[in-house]
Amino acid sequence: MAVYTRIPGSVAVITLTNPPVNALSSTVRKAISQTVSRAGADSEVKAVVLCGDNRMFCAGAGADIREFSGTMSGPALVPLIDEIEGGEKPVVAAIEGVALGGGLELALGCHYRIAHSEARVGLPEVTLGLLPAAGGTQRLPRLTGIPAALELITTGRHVSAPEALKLGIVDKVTDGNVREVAVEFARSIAGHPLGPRRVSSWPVHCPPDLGRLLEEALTRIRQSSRGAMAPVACVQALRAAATLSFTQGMEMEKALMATLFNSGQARALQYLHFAQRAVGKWSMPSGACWHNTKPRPFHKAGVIGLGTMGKGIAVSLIRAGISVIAVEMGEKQLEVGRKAVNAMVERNARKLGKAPALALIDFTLNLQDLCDADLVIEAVFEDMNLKKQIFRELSSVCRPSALLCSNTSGLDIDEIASVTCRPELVVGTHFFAPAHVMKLLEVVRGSRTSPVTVATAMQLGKQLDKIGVLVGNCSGFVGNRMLRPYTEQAYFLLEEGARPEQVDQVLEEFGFAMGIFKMSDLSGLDVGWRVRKELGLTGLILPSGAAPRIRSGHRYSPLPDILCEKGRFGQKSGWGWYLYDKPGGRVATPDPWLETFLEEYRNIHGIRARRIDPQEILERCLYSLINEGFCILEEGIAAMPEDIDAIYVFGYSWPRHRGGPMFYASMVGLPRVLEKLEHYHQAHPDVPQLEPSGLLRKLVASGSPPIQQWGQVIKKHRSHL
Ligand SMILES: CCCCCCC[C@H](O)CC(=O)SCCNC(=O)CCNC(=O)[C@H](O)C(C)(C)COP(=O)([O-])OP(=O)([O-])OC[C@H]1O[C@@H](n2cnc3c(N)ncnc32)[C@H](O)[C@@H]1OP(=O)([O-])[O-]
Repeated sequence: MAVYTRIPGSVAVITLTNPPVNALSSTVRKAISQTVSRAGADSEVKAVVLCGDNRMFCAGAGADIREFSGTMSGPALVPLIDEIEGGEKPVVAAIEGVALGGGLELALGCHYRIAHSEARVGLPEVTLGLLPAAGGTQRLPRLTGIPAALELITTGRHVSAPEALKLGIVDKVTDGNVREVAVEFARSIAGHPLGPRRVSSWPVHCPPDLGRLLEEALTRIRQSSRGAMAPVACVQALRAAATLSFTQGMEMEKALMATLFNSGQARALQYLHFAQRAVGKWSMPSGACWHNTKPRPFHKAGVIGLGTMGKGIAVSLIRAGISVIAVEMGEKQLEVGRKAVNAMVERNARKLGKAPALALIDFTLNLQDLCDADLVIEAVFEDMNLKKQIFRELSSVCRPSALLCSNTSGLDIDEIASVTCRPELVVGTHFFAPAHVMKLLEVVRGSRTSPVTVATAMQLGKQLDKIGVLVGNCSGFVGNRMLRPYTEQAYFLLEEGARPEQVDQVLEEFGFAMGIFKMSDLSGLDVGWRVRKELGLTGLILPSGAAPRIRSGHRYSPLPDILCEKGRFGQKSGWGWYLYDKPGGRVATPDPWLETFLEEYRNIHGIRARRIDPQEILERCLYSLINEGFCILEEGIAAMPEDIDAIYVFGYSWPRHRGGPMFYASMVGLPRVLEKLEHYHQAHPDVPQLEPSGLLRKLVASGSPPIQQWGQVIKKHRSHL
């Protein structure tokens, strides 16, 4: 609702009251409309202040975001804002906390905007698959000019109050009580002519190279968010602002919104918005969960190993103000690591305009120096024996309360914990490369990990500004376990006649920034090779005479192993699935050698190459990954589909506008996914990952409920297992 108060001496204050973020629900819109009319009708009132309760102006939405999925009711936001702007009495927006989306659009319809210095404003609709459709795309460029509006609306970036002042979005910034400052200001401008204060009547200042600017924006968008509709629509709306009248621009804004509103992309991005919040509300099978378990405080962390992962982890910790002691095994590695970490910290500080926090990090060769750390993150090679040796030592070196975390990407946490005297304090913290950039942290609980340990690891993620997702312990955990059938399908497709660039093209058209083969070249083919050797799938462990394309009775492709045996490790060696101009080169070109090699390989193994259409490539790669996701839900390794989707979007660059693999499956339709898996499994009975999971069958048998209701079916299904 909105509360109406008369301040002695001619000012009315309208306070939006809808906790937690004063979203513009239908009730709130109705109350604004009524209170604005009341102020208009009251002859004593000469000016109005619009503010939000609880130090928060308004986080937006013509309806709140949740209302978007239902039918909208109550007064529409656009005429309401027009009414405020067109009114005869000045309205001053007093902005505290945030003014986002519809909240900022409401403020843009006011005649003046005063913000607290710590407030933030922005039009983040694009991140929800929408555009600011209550006049945001037409009023903002009239205040800031096209280039700034283009950047803000297509990225959804939040802007601090001081920056908003520079850009012309707000008129005044104060450190004082915004409401009081706004009331005082409102008194002072009562009676001033309002014509010049109506932003809709302002001209849009266009740069002379408008066409080029918009084209460049579209190119950037196509590169960074391949296939996403909302940012493209934002550019179109801004083109309309620059070239049409305000009224025509508003019509264009409305038409574009209608297209986005009904798209699956908006649904996917809104689902993701809530999924991202839901994963923080973790729970364990024991009943322990985020609101009944307190994390332990931590101030000092150890990082073991300064390879790619260790360096990124150390930088993340320092950035969060946690002091770090970094350990390497040899003088040379320590020196190289020290230089690299210091340079990264300095670069990062320069970007933020802060002093580098180099005093927060110490480097040592001695594990004993970790004796007073509150937690230690081991980030050495994926070698179980090495990890066990380190954890054994940590167990005696570290203080009894210290958390021992392993940055393993898939090794058994219970086996690592078994060599320590404190398995309840051992937890997996799986970071993603580069660890100071990627948002995801998979927190892996072993069978003996205590709730407090989980709570502390999840809190660590929060403090590092990551999205922590709690998962169970199994080979590859959630992310890498699901990746295995996906990459295997890609290799099988090559065996059957596809080329790497063909598979990559299909995946890139789906929305991935990089196809699986380009991605493997970037991360290094040797990483997976080492894991497969450790699993006994390739290398010397294999008995001589073993069938090259079968492991444990199932189909196996030795293609990536053969490439590694030939020294083709990807970008770092200058060749892998593609050819690069030099070792470390970035531009991938198809390699004629590989084409010949694949032909010979097929001849040796008696495989007749066939033409494989893009739909089969997409379905086999994605549905096998999704099927594994269902198995993971069935086993309770992930608690809910939102966990899997957050992992894939924030750790594996799954296109955001597709919502994540499980959401995508729900959009395709579970019966179709099931039917296709059955079809491909029939064609490839030696690939067990194509056999539809029991949970998928159950969901289809239960009428394929919407993803938000899978939880009930999952619970029942698990209790029957
Ligand atoms: C033709 C049709 C015309 C249509 C007109 C279109 C109008 C407009 O252009 C569309 C919009 O405004 S689109 C909207 C554009 N606006 C945005 O995209 C803003 C998105 N929100 C944010 O960026 C962050 O939530 C804040 C920065 C507001 C707070 O961050 P923080 O301090 O880290 O806290 P937190 O944990 O994140 O949230 C706390 C609680 O608030 C909840 N909630 C949040 N926003 C909500 C909303 N708008 N609504 C409802 N609820 C919202 C959130 O779920 C959570 O609830 P829970 O029950 O406790 O789990």
